[in-house]
Amino acid sequence: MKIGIIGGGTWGLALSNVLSDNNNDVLVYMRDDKKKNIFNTSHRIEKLNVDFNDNITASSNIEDFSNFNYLVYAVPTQSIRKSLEENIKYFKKDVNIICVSKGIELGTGKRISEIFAEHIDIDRFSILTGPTHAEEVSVRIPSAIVSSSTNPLLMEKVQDLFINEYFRVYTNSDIISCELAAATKNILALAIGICEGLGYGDNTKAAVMTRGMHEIVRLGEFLGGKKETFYGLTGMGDLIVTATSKHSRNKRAGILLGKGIKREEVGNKIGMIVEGIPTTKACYDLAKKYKLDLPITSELYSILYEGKSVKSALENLMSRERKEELI
Ligand SMILES: NC(=O)C1=CN([C@@H]2O[C@H](COP(=O)(O)OP(=O)(O)OC[C@H]3O[C@@H](n4cnc5c(N)ncnc54)[C@H](OP(=O)(O)O)[C@@H]3O)[C@@H](O)[C@H]2O)C=CC1
Ligand SMILES: O=C(CO)COP(=O)(O)O
Repeated sequence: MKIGIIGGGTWGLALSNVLSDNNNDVLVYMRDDKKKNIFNTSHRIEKLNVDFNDNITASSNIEDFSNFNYLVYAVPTQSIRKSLEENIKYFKKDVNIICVSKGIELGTGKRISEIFAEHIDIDRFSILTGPTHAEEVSVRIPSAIVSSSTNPLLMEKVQDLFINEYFRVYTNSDIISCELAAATKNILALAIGICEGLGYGDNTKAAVMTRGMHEIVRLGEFLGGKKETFYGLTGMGDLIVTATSKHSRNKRAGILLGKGIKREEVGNKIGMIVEGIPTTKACYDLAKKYKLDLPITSELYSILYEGKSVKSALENLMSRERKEELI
């Protein structure tokens, strides 16, 4: 089969290798002509030390994607709406989309599937999410991921397209939790990075991870997701990998924040998308709107957007009213 990937960053390209290993021809949309030319001549990108398969090519012409039945969307969450508005007219009317981005839209508080639902039949939409860093998947390190959709047939088709001996794909029809867990674990990875940057120890990180899990489950259940999904690959699994891996952009950004670097500078220093930053604001806005208690998210919001010091945010969390653990 021929499959298109919209967005030639690290994750889009790592997945192009998986699809190509599974005997598909892959065309990747790179909007930047220079990057496209470098990829087509070298089969490499600057950000990953990987030789990509020969049957992966790149195009900077979106019209080249008009005949695909399956498109993987791998652009940063905050760019999805604009990208869709500009490009949907070029795609087949009955195209199936597999989105692999992780985040909540600023301004609307929408999950990614809710943005796509404004443009396509939601039964043609699916996501792929789990503990999978591009740096490892692209060199075929065994990994597990989850395919989710409101359409069981599409969910299984996506499982079928991606599964192989190093990439194990599960299915889970609880798309609300899969999306929310994927987005909110990045908030916690930032917070855990901050603890590391401040020089705090493993005790602090374990506490933030566990209390943070409690917090994102509360948000997820309120928004209609199932608690159990948060304890699977898309929640606990992805939280573990993002909060502990040297590859994590969010954790690395958190370490910089913990060392006193401001939000505006952190993005430039990482050089890749740090989804947790806008998602923190989007979730903070949701918490305000629905009067939800999300203490870690709120303190992180104050650090990122109100200039609060990381130390005083931590002090606030430690001096909250005493309470029972599981309430
Ligand atoms: N990296 C990883 O390990 C994983 C990432 N993800 C998620 O995947 C998504 C993408 O992340 P990642 O690949 O790491 O990010 P990168 O920062 O590596 O790349 C983002 C890519 O998106 C492109 N892009 C941005 N806006 C548009 C647009 N409007 N149209 C087309 N292309 C666009 C950029 O193009 P340009 O170069 O021209 O700016 C760039 O190539 C994020 O939501 C991330 O959370 C999920 C799992 C793993
Ligand atoms: O979602 C990811 C791994 O599953 C990638 O996380 P980072 O964006 O923090 O690197």
